[in-house]
Amino acid sequence: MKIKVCGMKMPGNIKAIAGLEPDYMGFIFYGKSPRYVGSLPANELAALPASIVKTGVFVNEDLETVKQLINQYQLAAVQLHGGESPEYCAELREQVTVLKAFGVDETFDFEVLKDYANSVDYFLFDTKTAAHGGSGQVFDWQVLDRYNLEVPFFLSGGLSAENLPEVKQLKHPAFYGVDLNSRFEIEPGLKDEEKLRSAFTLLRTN
Ligand SMILES: O=C(O)c1ccccc1N[C@@H]1O[C@H](COP(=O)(O)O)[C@@H](O)[C@H]1O
Repeated sequence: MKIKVCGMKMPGNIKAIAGLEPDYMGFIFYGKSPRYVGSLPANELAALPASIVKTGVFVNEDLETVKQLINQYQLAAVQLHGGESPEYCAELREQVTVLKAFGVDETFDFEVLKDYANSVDYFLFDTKTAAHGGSGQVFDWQVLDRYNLEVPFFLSGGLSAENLPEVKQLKHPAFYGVDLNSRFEIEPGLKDEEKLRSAFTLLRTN
């Protein structure tokens, strides 16, 4: 199972968490988030091992701004948490890996994903809330039984040390990875290295 750690913004913490060898690391370029990268120097990302997929998280951002930030921070992937269209995703996919996030609740219509199937690399299923992400809230994972496309997905939304053992038991042919965020923090944007180390051990042990 792939592991993504999201919402990194502090140089020393970025280096420490990179030492755990996550598969993906997320940086939030959404000004309203408490995890917004702000003026993080691009060389902090350049110093990361090539094995870590540097992922920019955006919410309804202007396409040209996203492209400029991809170049500035040498991002290898984008994670889109707004109402971005399939065409918008397809255009970015010419340049980087695309994760399209959807807020899910028990009424979520998985049919809407069909229009995106050829325009994204991964879906990311987060909990539907009034905000765009980072809520720390879990949705009922049973609804994933209704997902039957082949596009692999990340699970996110309130994943924590407490519920990861249950996550590990989830069986779905398209389940690709987990996204660990607010439930592994000391404060917004500062990840708890020891908590994450334990989570990595749990997820990477058969
Ligand atoms: O973390 C944020 O502040 C954030 C803001 C805007 C869009 C996405 C954001 N983070 C993503 O939200 C999900 C769920 O996070 P959590 O585990 O519930 O805290 C996750 O995919 C983050 O990458």
